[in-house]
Amino acid sequence: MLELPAPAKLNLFLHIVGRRDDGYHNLQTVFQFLDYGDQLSFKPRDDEQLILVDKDSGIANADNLVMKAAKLLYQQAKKRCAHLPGADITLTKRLPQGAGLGGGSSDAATALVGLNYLWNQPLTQSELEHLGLQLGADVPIFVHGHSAFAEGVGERFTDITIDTPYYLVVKPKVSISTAALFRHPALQRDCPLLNTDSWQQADTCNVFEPVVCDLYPEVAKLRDRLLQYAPTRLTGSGACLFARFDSLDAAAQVQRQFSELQSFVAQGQNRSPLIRTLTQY
Ligand SMILES: C[C@](O)(CO)[C@H](O)COP(=O)(O)OP(=O)(O)OC[C@H]1O[C@@H](n2ccc(N)nc2=O)[C@H](O)[C@@H]1O
Ligand SMILES: Nc1ncnc2c1ncn2[C@@H]1O[C@H](COP(=O)(O)OP(=O)(O)OP(=O)(O)O)[C@@H](O)[C@H]1O
Repeated sequence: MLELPAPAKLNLFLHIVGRRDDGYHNLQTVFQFLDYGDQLSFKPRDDEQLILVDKDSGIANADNLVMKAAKLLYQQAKKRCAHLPGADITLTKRLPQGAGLGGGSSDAATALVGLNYLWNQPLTQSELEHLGLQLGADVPIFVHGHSAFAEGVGERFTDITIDTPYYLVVKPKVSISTAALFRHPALQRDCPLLNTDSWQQADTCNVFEPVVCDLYPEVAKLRDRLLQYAPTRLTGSGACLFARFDSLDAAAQVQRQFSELQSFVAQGQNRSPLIRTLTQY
């Protein structure tokens, strides 16, 4: 049995620098992983069936990105391998949805990486990243597995090594549609271009934050409360906010002030827990 984490990501900043003809936006963002997330286990089967066991997510199996990823990889791997053993894939869901933490994308990436490993690596890591992009713009970073300055739609990476503070992540009681937010007319789409060396000195932001705070006043209120304790920002297209702390104790202490909301404390990671765990197998 193979057990692999599907960690959350944060966007430490998120700028839009242009729009493509197909409507997708060109971004500049920094991705960092957290040591907190979902879990997938893979138990090989005697036949070629891929079965998803998911008691937590509330998503129909056919719509689950885990199944979409498994089927997509199967089609590609089948071109190179005559026999592919099936698997029972169990998903343990911890990450909230519509949160900006990339939970569904991370599950999809872990399914790609896990099944590719079970099938003796018919695809390279770079091929898996390309395949992941068909499932969602956030999937490639989870396959990639290292914190990165990302460009394009979020699939072109320059690896970086950054501080690994503790984050208190809090989910306001709203769920946000990424597609709807990307269409919002008030979104800033002309951020100045940064490069890998300059972003840490630059005045960065998450362009979704003012739009989300306007649409959902409870997010603005929560941000103001968190800001009393620590620097705070929105991740992805929201709705989660993350506050940055130097110690686990400090983050855990502030977490107690937000007991009415879903929250967790986690440490930033430069190497993804997924890739770290896989190298131990
Ligand atoms: C906001 C982020 O989470 C930041 O990491 C991602 O950009 C979103 O990634 P994701 O949820 O995997 O997004 P996808 O499932 O590929 O796309 C959802 C919708 O968001 C819009 N979209 C997404 C990514 C992007 N660079 N430009 C876009 O305009 C598209 O309209 C798309 O239909
Ligand atoms: N395994 C899964 N886990 C979570 N969502 C899934 C999954 N499979 C399909 N989905 C669908 O994908 C949508 C986006 O999920 P996800 O958790 O990646 O979004 P998110 O937290 O808003 O992250 P981001 O905006 O950063 O991509 C959900 O609304 C859900 O309907």
